[in-house]
Amino acid sequence: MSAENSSPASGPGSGPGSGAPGSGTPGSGGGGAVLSVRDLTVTFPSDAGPVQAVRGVSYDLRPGEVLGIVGESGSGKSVTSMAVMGLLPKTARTTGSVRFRGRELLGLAEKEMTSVRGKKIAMIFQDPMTSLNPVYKIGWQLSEAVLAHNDVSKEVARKRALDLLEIVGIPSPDKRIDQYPHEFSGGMRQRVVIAIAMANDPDVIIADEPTTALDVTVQAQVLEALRAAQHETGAAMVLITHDLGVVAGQADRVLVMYAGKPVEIGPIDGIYYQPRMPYTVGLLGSLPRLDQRTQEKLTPIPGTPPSVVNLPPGCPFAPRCPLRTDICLDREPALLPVLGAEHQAACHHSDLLTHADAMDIFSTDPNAAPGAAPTDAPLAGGPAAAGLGSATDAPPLGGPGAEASPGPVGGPGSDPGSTSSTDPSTDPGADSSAGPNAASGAGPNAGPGAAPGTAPPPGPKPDPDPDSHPGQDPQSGAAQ
Ligand SMILES: Nc1ncnc2c1ncn2[C@@H]1O[C@H](COP(=O)(O)OP(=O)(O)OP(=O)(O)O)[C@@H](O)[C@H]1O
Repeated sequence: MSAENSSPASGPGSGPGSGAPGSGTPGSGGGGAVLSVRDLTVTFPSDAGPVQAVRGVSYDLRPGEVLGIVGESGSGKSVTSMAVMGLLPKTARTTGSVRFRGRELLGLAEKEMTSVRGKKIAMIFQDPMTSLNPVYKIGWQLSEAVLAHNDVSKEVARKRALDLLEIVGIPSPDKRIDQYPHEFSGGMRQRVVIAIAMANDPDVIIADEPTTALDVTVQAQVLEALRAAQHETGAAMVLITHDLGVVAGQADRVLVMYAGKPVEIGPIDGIYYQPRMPYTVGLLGSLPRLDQRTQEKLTPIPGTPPSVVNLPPGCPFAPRCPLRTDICLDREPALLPVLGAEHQAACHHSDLLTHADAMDIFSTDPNAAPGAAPTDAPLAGGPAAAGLGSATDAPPLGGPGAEASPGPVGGPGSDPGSTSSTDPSTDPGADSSAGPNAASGAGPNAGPGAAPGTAPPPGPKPDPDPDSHPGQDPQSGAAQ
C-alpha cells in the first residue's frame, strides 16, 4: 500500500462501526466475505485544504456476488477502489481496513500487494488502453498475464489466452490473438481487458466504469463479456458506475455514494423499488424507464455535488434536497437500517420516503427555505398527500434534462437489430483506426433502448441484441 500514514484497524469487527452496511451482520466484521472494507477514509492534501475523497466507506463483498457502486462524478467511487487495490498516489492518507479473505491489505508492502493484484483481485479500468500496451500483440499480453502468476509453459499460456478470448466473445480468436490493440475496436479492446482480468481466476474483479467510454450499442456487449467472466471465474465483482441503468441488469446489491460516503446500500430490488434516501430517488428519477409507458418527464436532481474540501456540517445532500429541515443542516445522518438490516440509508427523513418517487420530491422548489419541505406526512399518499402539488402539474426544474422524454423507447436505436454498429461495413468501432471513443456520440443514457444505460430495473434482462453474444461479434467482419 502506497498510502502515507495508513493505519489499518486492528481487525475486522475490532471497533465501533465495524459492521459493514448491508452486511446483515452489524458488528460481525464481514465473516464469510471475500472482501471487507471498514471505515475507509482517503484524504489528499491540496492548497485549498484536505480533500476528503472518501469519508468512511464500509462494505462486505460476498463470494460470487456483484456489488454495484453508483454515484455522481467526484463521489469517491474510484478512490475507494484504488485504495483497495493499493494504487493511490503516495500523497494519499488512508485509514480504515481493507481485508481480502481476512488478510489486511492496507499497509502491505508493494511486493506483497503485487501478488494480490491480478491474481486475487483484478481491476478493469474505463479506458482499455490504460491496461493494454499498444506495441505488443494481444496474445502476448494475455500470455504475460497468465505467466505472471503461474508456472506454466508459453504454449500452455497461449492456449489459455485463446480460451479467454473465446470466453469474452472475440470472434476468430486464433487470428485475433496475433493482432495489435489498434486493430481492435473500443468494445473489443475492453473485452480483451476483461479476458486479462480473468486470466488468473481472481476471487474479486473490480470494474471501474467499464462501459462509460463506449458507444451504447457496444456497452451491452461488454456487459455480456463481464457476465461471462464472472460466470467462468465465479469471482465476486464490484461494478463502479455513475449509471443506475448499468447496474440494473448486473448487480445483486447496490451501494450509493455521495460526497465520499455511502448514503444508501441494499439489495437491488430494495434500492430500485423502495429507495429511502432522496439522492437515490433522484438518481432513479433521472433514469429513462423502459418498463413504464408513462408520459412523465425525467426529473433531474437540481444543483451539483459539494466540494469535498471543507465540507460544511450536516447532510452533504441537504443543499439539493427539497426535504431538508434544520436537522439536515446541523447533523450528518448515519447509515441506519431502514428495511431490515440489509437495506440501510443515511437520511433524517427516510421514513417520509415510503413509495415516494422523484417527481414527488424534486418537483418542489429546490431553493425553498430549509424546513419548507414536508414535516411529518409520509409521501406514500402521493404528491397531493404530501402537499407537493400534482406531479403532472409541476413545472420542469430547468435544464435540458428536464425536458427529456423517456426517449429510449422511440430512439433511433430502439430496434437493436437496426443499429449501424451491427453492420460491419458501417461500424466505426470495427475500423482499425478507431479509438475507444470512436463510436461514441451518445451519452450512456442518450440512445437506444437496448443500451445498458437505459436498462429497466431488475428482472429478466432484455436480450440487448443477438449480435451482442460472445462469439457473434457484429464487428468481426470488417475488422478481421
Ligand atoms: N490524486 C488526487 N489528488 C487530489 N484529489 C483527488 C485525487 N484523486 C481523486 N481526487 C479527488 O477525490 C474525489 C473523489 O474522486 P473519485 O475519482 O473517486 O470520484 P468518482 O466518484 O470515481 O468520480 P468519476 O466518476 O468522475 O471518476 C474528487 O473530488 C477528486 O477530485
